[in-house]
Amino acid sequence: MRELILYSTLFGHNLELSQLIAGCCPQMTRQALTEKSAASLINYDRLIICPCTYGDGYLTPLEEQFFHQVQGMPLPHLSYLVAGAGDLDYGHAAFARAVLIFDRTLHDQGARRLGAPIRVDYEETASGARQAVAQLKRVRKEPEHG
Ligand SMILES: Cc1cc2nc3c(=O)[nH]c(=O)nc-3n(C[C@H](O)[C@H](O)[C@H](O)COP(=O)(O)O)c2cc1C
Repeated sequence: MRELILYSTLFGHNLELSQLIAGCCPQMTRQALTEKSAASLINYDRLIICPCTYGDGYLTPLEEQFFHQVQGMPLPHLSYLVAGAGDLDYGHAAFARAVLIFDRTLHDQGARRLGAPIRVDYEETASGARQAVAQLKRVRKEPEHG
């Protein structure tokens, strides 16, 4: 199983979130989203993505680039979980919305959700990592099916 954690960050909270998850999942490769083209997702079976949200519920320009690449790719071989830190002060609709955007897009491309998208406040990255790791542990215990 080839497993990848991608993060996108300006202030470091989603970097931290990805590090905390990777700390519990040493078999996973961790990289910045900016270092990867979406085309490389073909080489992985499992993806954890930690995106950041800016500009009132939108993606950063680099996230947008990646997002548009993903939109053109069928990903039926991939399972995924999206977990990201935002800021609750931006209100319910905009809060960590990048998480929902990536979750929906990966699902629309045929990828398999490993769990509900995880959105946490930037002060709660440890809680987000715990939730993500618990979800990964749950799916690892499930029997493989086609
Ligand atoms: C200009 C600007 C716009 C932002 N817009 C949102 C937003 O719409 N929703 C949200 O949840 N957080 C928003 N944030 C907060 C960031 O998502 C939050 O600081 C998060 O920790 C950023 O991730 P990072 O630390 O990995 O860069 C915004 C921050 C800035 C500076």
